[in-house]
Amino acid sequence: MSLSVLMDSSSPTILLHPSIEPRDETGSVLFDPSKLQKQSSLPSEFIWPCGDLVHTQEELNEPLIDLGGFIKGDEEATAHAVDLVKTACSKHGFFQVTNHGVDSNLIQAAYQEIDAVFKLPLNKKLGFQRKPGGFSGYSAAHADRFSAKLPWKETFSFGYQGLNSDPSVVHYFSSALGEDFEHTGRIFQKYCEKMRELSLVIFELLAISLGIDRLHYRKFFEDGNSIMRCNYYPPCNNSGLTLGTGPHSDPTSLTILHQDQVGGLEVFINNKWYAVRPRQDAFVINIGDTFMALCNGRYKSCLHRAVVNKERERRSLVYFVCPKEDKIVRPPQDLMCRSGGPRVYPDFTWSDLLDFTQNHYRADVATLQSFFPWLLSSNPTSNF
Ligand SMILES: C=C1C[C@]23C[C@H]1CC[C@H]2[C@]1(C)CCC[C@@](C)(C(=O)O)[C@H]1[C@@H]3C(=O)O
Ligand SMILES: O=C(O)CCC(=O)C(=O)O
Ligand SMILES: [Fe+2]
Repeated sequence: MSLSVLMDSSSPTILLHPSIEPRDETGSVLFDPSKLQKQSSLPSEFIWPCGDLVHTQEELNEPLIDLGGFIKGDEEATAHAVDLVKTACSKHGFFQVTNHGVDSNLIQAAYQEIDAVFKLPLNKKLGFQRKPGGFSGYSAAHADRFSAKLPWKETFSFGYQGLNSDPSVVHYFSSALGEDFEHTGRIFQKYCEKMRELSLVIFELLAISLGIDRLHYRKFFEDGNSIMRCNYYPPCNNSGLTLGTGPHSDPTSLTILHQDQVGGLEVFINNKWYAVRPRQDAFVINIGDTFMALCNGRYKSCLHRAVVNKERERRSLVYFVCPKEDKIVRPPQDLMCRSGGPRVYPDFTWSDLLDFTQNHYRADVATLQSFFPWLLSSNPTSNF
């Protein structure tokens, strides 16, 4: 038996691993996704509790919002979109958008480029593995961070700042993956630019729907540092026993997700799981915990997960919008005046919540609820 200290759930724990080889330099088990897929049995690290595995066949009836009219400034279309956003976000925080202005060729190119990254041999991918405490880079099942309830996925993530046509994504790909990936970097640079533009459009829609200054959230997020995450879910012989992404709400502010045609994204509403139908021409939008705090809980950040498929691999492209790290997350004054209600959450910064989810707590159903006591104990002067 070898002893290693790994972070798991809400607090660091000391865990004993049986000596399965190979391991990485931290002593964590190193899973090779291409070998795992061929195995008939599932390593116990990937088995999730029965309660998280409840199966569903029901589809979510989330609104499909045509953004075309709103983007053009059409009043009637805007009023309709605002109504749909308000209802969806008050109930569960999920909706899909079409006519979003992102070229379908760019989306397809992003999938094609990221497929090439995930298809690299494991030793190459480990060359740009996520570093402890950071979020950029490759991860195989997050096995370097957690020792149980491992997600059946590989991920590749990087940050995007988006200020003054900064080519940081191209640089990240060339420096981390090598010059051969400069083209991939260009595609993802473009993809992130488009995601940023779309997010700012959606922030205007959210502000109008909350009855506050239309530009408030747009301005708040204009200098944000977002996270792009590409997910690859290999087929799994034991798909009923594991999850691709476990139940969680996004700690970030707004998520813009594209899923391929396989399907697997599910949302938990009123005690039931609902599948989100894959639509090639649409992005799934959902409210994250940080936006829930920015609107004093008026809009919900809802529990969701990704299930895996027995026969088919699945991919998703996820853009997480985050505020600039040291900006104070606090609902706007006009929202507080209108609602007259008390503050639901204390002030915090995205930098604190990011640190919490990367170094102290695995994002799940209770991230915010666990974050505030942690924050207040480390910074007792935080405002309400
Ligand atoms: C700040 C973040 C933590 C996670 C990556 C970004 C945005 C979403 C978070 C995550 C996807 C929520 C589910 C659990 C998680 C561990 C995962 O399965 O990938 C989360 C991310 C993470 O900590 O890597
Ligand atoms: O892959 C998916 O459909 C969902 C992934 C997700 O929820 C996440 O990365 O936060
Ligand atoms: Fe998520």
